[in-house]
Amino acid sequence: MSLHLSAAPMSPPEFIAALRGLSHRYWGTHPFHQRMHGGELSEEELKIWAANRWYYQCVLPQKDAAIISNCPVPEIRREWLDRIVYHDGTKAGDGGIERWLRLCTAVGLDREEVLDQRHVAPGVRFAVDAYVTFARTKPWLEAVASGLTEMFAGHLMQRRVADMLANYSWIAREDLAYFTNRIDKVSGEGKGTLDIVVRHAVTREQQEKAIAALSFKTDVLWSMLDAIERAAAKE
Ligand SMILES: O=C(O)c1cc(C(=O)O)c2c(n1)C(=O)C(=O)c1cc(C(=O)O)[nH]c1-2
Repeated sequence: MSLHLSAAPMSPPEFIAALRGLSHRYWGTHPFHQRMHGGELSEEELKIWAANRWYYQCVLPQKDAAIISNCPVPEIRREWLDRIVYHDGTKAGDGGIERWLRLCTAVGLDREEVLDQRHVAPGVRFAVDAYVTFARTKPWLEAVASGLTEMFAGHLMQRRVADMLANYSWIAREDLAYFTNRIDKVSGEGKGTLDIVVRHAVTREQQEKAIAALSFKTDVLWSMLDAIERAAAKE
């Protein structure tokens, strides 16, 4: 992407439109997700998906901790801390990570084979690790902007809950607590995160870098599903 470093900053509506304009790169349209939503995945393919996405769920708190460790702004750190608690919970057996494990067992995986990551495909590990490295090495604002896929996630997760209940008879609504809970959390289409990015990306360069960060993140997610699709095809 070319950076217009000396150009005037975009107005907030223009900047937001440029960020939203990346929606076509979001993993909602990936062929694997389309097959999942269409009820075309076998039991085995769903297992591969859940066990691989586990790796993403596992590292999210480390990614968020990296953002906090790079951020000198107390109110951002305070707000961001909530994400770590959301995934890790306040005690063992609590939190988003545990809700993902519940989904894993609902699709027929043993906890042990999820926890020991035996099913995690190399491409998934590379993509997810790249996301964490991005958060560790880039300025905090770019790392926050990379999380703006949240703008697109709420709608997709709502469809996912409906489509999974309709198409996979062995999955019950309670098994999808991970998603129903997360939908509430990102309601407002990531407005909190978008507000931070719009408020703090004030130069054209910062805005361009935020857009590039979101683009990078759509590539991370897309690559994860490419690797999952390939791993599932071998089953
Ligand atoms: O199910 C989905 O499609 C989906 C997508 C994304 C996303 O767009 O990154 C996240 C989630 N779920 C999610 O549950 C979640 O906790 C989450 C955290 C983040 C992030 O980048 O910090 N993305 C996502």
